[in-house]
Amino acid sequence: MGSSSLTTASGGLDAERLDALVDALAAARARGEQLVLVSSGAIAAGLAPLGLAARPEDLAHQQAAASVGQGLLIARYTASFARYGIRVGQVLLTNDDMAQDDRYGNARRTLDALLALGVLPVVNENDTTATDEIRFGDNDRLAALVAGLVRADRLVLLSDVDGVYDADPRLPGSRRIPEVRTGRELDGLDLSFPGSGLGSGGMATKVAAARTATGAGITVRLTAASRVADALAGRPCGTLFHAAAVERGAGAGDPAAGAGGRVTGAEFLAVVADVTGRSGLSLADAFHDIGGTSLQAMRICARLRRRTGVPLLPQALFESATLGEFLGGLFGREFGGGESGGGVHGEIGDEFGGEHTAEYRGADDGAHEGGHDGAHEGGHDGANGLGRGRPYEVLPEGELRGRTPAPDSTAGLCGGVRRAA
Ligand SMILES: Nc1ncnc2c1ncn2[C@@H]1O[C@H](COP(=O)(O)OP(=O)(O)O)[C@@H](O)[C@H]1O
Ligand SMILES: N[C@@H](CCC(=O)OP(=O)(O)O)C(=O)O
Repeated sequence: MGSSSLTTASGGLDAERLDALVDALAAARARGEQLVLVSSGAIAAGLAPLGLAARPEDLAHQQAAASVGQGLLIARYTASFARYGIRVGQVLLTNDDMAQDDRYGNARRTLDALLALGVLPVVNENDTTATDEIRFGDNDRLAALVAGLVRADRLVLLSDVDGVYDADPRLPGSRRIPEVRTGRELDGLDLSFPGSGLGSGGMATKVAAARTATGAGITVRLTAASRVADALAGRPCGTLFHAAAVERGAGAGDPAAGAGGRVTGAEFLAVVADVTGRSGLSLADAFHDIGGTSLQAMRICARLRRRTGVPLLPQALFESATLGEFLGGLFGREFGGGESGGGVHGEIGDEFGGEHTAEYRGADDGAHEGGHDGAHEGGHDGANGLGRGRPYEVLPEGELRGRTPAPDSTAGLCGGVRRAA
């Protein structure tokens, strides 16, 4: 939820609009959805109480405003959700929480625990301590990363405009783009028209966030805050960004992919060796034990995705007991054993438009390699089964053989519960 949709024109929280958002979220909860709300508004909410006429330019005053405003924001959400008997929990994150593995795992466990307890987490950036260098800045990116963190089925981005437009949305004749299937569809589009001035990101950051999330297999609906009920109910509105398609076997992969979009165990090990600088690796090694970092995990996944077309979760490298187990997850149940592997098969569907064969993976392939965004962008292990390494036995000769998952091996997967961020 963007700042522009939560505040009045003169600054200060718009209680009516906040209540309307809460009404829609409560209705979705009543339908059985698990929800995480990522909400901006701390700085905007702090302006009026501090007598500031506009969003301050300098960081210190933004932080001061956020310090005052975040308390007001969470108090307002707490009161509003209490109308439905829903308890909220405040979660303030920094970039480091997303970039460092131990902190990432910690944040995930906290959110999982809150959800398991029936609490609705309300997430924002920890604005008062984040510096310019490490800030998420806009909450669209934070929302995409949180969607990956909680392994959401879908992400709804809310703003003051009903989707991406082909021209300045304030001008008559500009048209909403209802659906985006590939990143290329938005090439050349102007996303820089001025917004409300209350938010920080504008449309460009929302589209970037949509790319991050769809690259991780999460469907994104970008719409106006006033359409939140429609968006959560799966009714057409705004702009729908289809989740990245999963590779459908040889020939359907990235045109630039080698070996028909497949990767063998040896090739996979070569990528890991190249990225980590470690030699003599085997599929029985654990990524964590060889000293792998989240940045390296991100690079490995970006390379594998370019080759196979499969969006992968960097954290799955850490969560898999061995590199072989990770590779087994990559190839899913089609992995036939042996290092040459089989094709990657799978389908991603979503409740908005059924199943899709669209490819969106080109959107940010490689774009984030070496940057932060890709590090933890993944997070959809429920629908496509690719998020975590599936349990596979590693035979002495380095072959993989599938085995029946232990009863608890799906713990933490989304299962039948839908999650939206
Ligand atoms: N191509 C575009 N399509 C739709 N909106 C656009 C486009 N380019 C720029 N915008 C602007 O982006 C604004 C939304 O971003 P922002 O003001 O940061 O809001 P929020 O607080 O919701 O993040 C809209 O008000 C709109 O004017
Ligand atoms: N985290 C801060 C700033 C985030 C922000 O403005 O984001 P957005 O409204 O998405 O452009 C806040 O709550 O005010």
